Amino acid sequence: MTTSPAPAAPAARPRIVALPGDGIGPEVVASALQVLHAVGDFAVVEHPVGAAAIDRTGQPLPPDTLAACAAADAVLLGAVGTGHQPADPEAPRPEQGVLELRAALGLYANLRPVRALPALAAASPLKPERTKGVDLIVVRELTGGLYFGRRARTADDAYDTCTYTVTEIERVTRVACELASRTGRRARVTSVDKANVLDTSRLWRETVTRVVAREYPHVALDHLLVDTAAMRLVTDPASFDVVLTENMFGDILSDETAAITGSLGLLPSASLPGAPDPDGGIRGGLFEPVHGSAPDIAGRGQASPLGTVLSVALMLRHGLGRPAAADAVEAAVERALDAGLRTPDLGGSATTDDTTRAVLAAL
Ligand SMILES: NC(=O)C1=CN([C@@H]2O[C@H](COP(=O)(O)OP(=O)(O)OC[C@H]3O[C@@H](n4cnc5c(N)ncnc54)[C@H](O)[C@@H]3O)[C@@H](O)[C@H]2O)C=CC1
Ligand SMILES: CC(C)CC(=O)C(=O)O
Ligand SMILES: [Mg+2]
Repeated sequence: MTTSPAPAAPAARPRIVALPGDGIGPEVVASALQVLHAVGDFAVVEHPVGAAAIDRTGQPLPPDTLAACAAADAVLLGAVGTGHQPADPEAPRPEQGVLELRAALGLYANLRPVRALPALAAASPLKPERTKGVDLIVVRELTGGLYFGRRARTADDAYDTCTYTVTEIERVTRVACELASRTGRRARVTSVDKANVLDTSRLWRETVTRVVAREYPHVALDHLLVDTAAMRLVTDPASFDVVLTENMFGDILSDETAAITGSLGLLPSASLPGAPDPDGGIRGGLFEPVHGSAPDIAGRGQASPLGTVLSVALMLRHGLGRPAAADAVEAAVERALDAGLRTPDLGGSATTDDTTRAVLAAL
């Protein structure tokens, strides 16, 4: 007796955990989820993190939230934080939730792409001839350094320690070199440190130099001290291809790149457990805008959701292996901006909802 082959099982819907968080987080995540649902079929569940989670459970990263994130195909985060420090220094802080999540999921590679769009040349405080053609990516080490070192405080003193191991530096260097080697990039890595002062930076510089020389000899490597890098990012941003740096320097320098694009509200990020799959395969990861919870504009419907929408594009490309959908979302954002869409941070009056509608219409 012959049997006919069983019908192919329908492709499972990717499971996305959304963590709206605090401040403008819920506003920008709601917008970005509409865009996500417009490009595919996804099973999305929401969980609390940050101050919202402290209010409900007493913890910034409740065990249920962490378990859901660990089991998901990808995680979309808004932002956490109230903008003020709790009076009790022992009280849980919302930001711990994001730091613990990054560490628990092993997301050591934080990719922060920065592209100067022609339509927004006038929105940047930099001269158009300086921002023209800028297409760089900051690769920030995300689970080491000062944010994770031993720390303590008393009433009159406090310390934080910065530690890096060779292994931590090697693996993030490989991510930067893999990205720099991809089609469309310029095979140039600029490693940023403070090697004239810090031992961790001297170890960083030696290790990066060795990995590039041994494993990526085609990559042009240069080193900049972080103070010079901060200056060069606004005086000659087009000279950068891939910027590789440690956790805190990457946090600070990537906010500075907002001056290139015109607004912090536009910048997306991907936090991955390794280099993006070169064949566009599934990687999982955490995707979030570069900005924080912006308490100064929260609840007014004024926040730009574009950094989160573009983080959804990174999630589609790097997390879920859907590059065509990622391209479609990025093209829709560009078309909406080309057509004149401007939120208040870009000098306009479009609301968060107007922006969502404009992107959906441009898809
Ligand atoms: N990954 C995360 O969850 C992060 C959380 N934070 C937290 O966010 C809170 C506020 O920090 P801030 O220093 O004020 O930084 P922030 O990034 O929240 O805001 C800085 C400035 O940019 C503006 N801005 C930010 N995102 C915007 C958007 N989408 N559209 C329009 N304007 C936008 C804000 O209105 C503000 O004027 C703090 O509690 C901080 O710890 C900060 C950075 C990252
Ligand atoms: C946990 C965050 C407050 C740190 C930050 O500013 C960032 O990751 O960009
Ligand atoms: Mg930051």
